[in-house]
Amino acid sequence: MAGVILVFNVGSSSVKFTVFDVTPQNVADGTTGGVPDRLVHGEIENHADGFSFYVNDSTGARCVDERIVTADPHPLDHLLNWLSSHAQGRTLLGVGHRIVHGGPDFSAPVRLTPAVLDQLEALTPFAPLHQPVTLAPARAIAGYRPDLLQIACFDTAFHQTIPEMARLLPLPRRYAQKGVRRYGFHGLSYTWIAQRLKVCDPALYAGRTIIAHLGSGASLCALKSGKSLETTMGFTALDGLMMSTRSGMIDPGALLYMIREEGAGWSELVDTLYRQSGLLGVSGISSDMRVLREQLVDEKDPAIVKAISQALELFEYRLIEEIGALAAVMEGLDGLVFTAGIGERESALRANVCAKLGWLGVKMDAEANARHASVISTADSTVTVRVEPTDEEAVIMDNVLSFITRDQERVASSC
Ligand SMILES: Nc1ncnc2c1ncn2[C@@H]1O[C@H](COP(=O)(O)OP(=O)(O)O)[C@@H](O)[C@H]1O
Ligand SMILES: CC(=O)OP(=O)(O)O
Ligand SMILES: [Mg+2]
Repeated sequence: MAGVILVFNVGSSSVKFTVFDVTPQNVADGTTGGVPDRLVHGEIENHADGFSFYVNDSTGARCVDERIVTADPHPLDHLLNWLSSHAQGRTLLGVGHRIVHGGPDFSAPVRLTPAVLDQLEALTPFAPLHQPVTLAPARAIAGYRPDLLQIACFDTAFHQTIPEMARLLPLPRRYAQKGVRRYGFHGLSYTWIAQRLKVCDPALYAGRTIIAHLGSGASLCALKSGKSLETTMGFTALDGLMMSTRSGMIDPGALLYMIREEGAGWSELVDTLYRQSGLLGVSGISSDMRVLREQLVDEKDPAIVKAISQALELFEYRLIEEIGALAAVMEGLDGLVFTAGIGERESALRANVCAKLGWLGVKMDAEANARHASVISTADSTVTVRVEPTDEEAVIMDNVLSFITRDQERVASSC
């Protein structure tokens, strides 16, 4: 059996996709062992006036770079058309999807049947920004290839091991019965990092390690003995750290103020908390840390300099606070791993955060940090600090491959 597996990693502001080349060897292994070759990897980024569409080929070279300005964007149709016109006769074996919320019922990857799609759509109130967009590619593909194997992999699933007590929100019990409790997110990224640690740093895998997933959405996971013990996101992906456009944890009294004093309704609150807050809200300039740092270099207006500086400092301050909290939950800290867009590339942020964690035993190697080395702590640091690229797509691909292998075994045993 040979063909391709298509993986969607849809986030709040981007659609990433990868086409993996599956060879008979991969399938015979049952798992990837390594990761199969990526034939193409691409991304759609949404903008206020349209979207951009990039594709890189198997060598990593950019082969498509389009900026589409439109008042009526259909980026998913654009992507699906592009994929079908570039299939080059290859067999599509299955499609894997990152689905943000599995709710109380889905704790492992599942085949996306029409009934499962409906069940997952019903979880939209738990993840209003993410659930519809992460389900959209699966719905579209099911529409024209209902027979095709489609697998949902959940961001919430990795956090099943968080103790029941810590999953409760201190609200009246009836809310927990309705599913209003803490779930945690970014689980596919944490799965990848945990798998990597098991191989490249088994002591951190088995010990007490905080993984900092810092992308557009950002969260921390307290990994103890290889399992999630706690995480900073909770009921929704709005909780915890300050993010690019999301507030993270705030005093709920601020919401009461917005409702009572400004007459804010549901959509206004969603817009404020998910899209207008975080780095964007505090700086008033941009949600992108690269843009903020660049502007700070040349900016002459003291008010803008102050707003940008405070946005960057508050982002770091919230991280330092939450790292302290998770270290307390684990009763100590052996490792700290930075990952995702900001975590992998922002050496200044890593340096500033680590400088405040000396009391936990963190000592940073400035030179290793500047070149984004795998280990960025000194040899005498009691906490090992690492930079590890995440790969949610590989985790999803592996799960699809397992379903394909199981289906093949079932067919073989029934012959
Ligand atoms: N070189 C860089 N320096 C700082 N931040 C970066 C850099 N490259 C990307 N980012 C940030 O990473 C974020 C995107 O990270 P990513 O993990 O791709 O997030 P998501 O999957 O949520 O879209 C953006 O907010 C962007 O500002
Ligand atoms: C769960 C979440 O915040 O996802 P993303 O970082 O892709 O927005
Ligand atoms: Mg992401």
